[in-house]
Amino acid sequence: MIHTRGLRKQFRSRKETVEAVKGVDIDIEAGELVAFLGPNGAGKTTTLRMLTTLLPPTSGTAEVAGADIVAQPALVRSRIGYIGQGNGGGHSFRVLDELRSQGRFYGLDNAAAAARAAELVGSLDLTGLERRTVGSLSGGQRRRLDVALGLVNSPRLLFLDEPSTGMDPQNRANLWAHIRRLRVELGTTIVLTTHYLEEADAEAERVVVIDHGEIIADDTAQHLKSRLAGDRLTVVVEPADVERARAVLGRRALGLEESPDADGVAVSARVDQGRQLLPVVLRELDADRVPVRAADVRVPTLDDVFLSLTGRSLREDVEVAA
Ligand SMILES: Nc1ncnc2c1ncn2[C@@H]1O[C@H](COP(=O)(O)OP(=O)(O)OP(=O)(O)O)[C@@H](O)[C@H]1O
Repeated sequence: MIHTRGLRKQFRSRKETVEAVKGVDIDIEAGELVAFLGPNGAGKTTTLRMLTTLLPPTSGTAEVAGADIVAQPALVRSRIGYIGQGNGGGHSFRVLDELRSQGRFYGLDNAAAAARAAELVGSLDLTGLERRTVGSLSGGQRRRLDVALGLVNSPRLLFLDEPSTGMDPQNRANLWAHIRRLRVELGTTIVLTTHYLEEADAEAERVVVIDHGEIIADDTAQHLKSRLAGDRLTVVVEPADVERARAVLGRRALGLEESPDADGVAVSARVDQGRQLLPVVLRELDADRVPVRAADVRVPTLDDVFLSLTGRSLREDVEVAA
């Protein structure tokens, strides 16, 4: 559905040259749900804008929905939906008119445009809002209208640029329910960008981590977490038992660390399958007569993945909304 090779974008001004995207190679198959994750300025939006033909690449190639983004931009556009950051219709237009005129824009006749608009009003929970002006909608309603507008041409491939930024948790959950339904019912391929680590983790089956214009990881969230971060298993013991705890943990773990803890000394290590390993470690410590005061397993997040890849936290760069 998407195949890019060496896709690159450079912005030149008199003062400076910004290498926004430095050669992206990616293949996305039909039906995938892929999240581009990265800090501010990583190049996510620029990549999406090239794939949707809104920006010409400086070099490289991309085939999107079976058409070339440079040679056949109109064909690409007719086959995709794009929901940008905070776009949507004009403020003074009514919701239903906005949807109908989008349908006309894509070449539907009046009757077909009206039917499609009515269908989208139903499927995106916009019922009752048809006659309201766009400017009077709440943030969540507005974003659902944005999604509806992006779906008017029944695209096989949908791009969403930060679809849930600024939404409250309830509206976010609601939007995701719609996105999931699109996939299940229509098999739509979905490519989105997000700042929200938890969202990429829970919803995307494939996470593409972008930093400084380059893809630095591309896998399922689960694989990324186990391969690049690993679980952290911690046992808290008395100071006199630290060496024995280290010996037990050290048999199957990497990166042993110690830190003071209210109940003694916390000895922790990076492990595979921490939940399964914890009872084994506890039994071994018990057999060694080491009293364990507390124990836990912390499952890694995508932020730990980013940290292990770059030495920086994604959260430092990101304003995390509620
Ligand atoms: N029109 C432009 N002119 C000059 N520089 C630009 C332009 N658009 C983007 N950039 C720069 O390119 C880099 C990548 O920006 P981009 O918007 O693609 O990042 P992003 O990952 O989408 O960030 P965000 O999460 O903040 O939206 C940034 O350094 C940005 O300042």
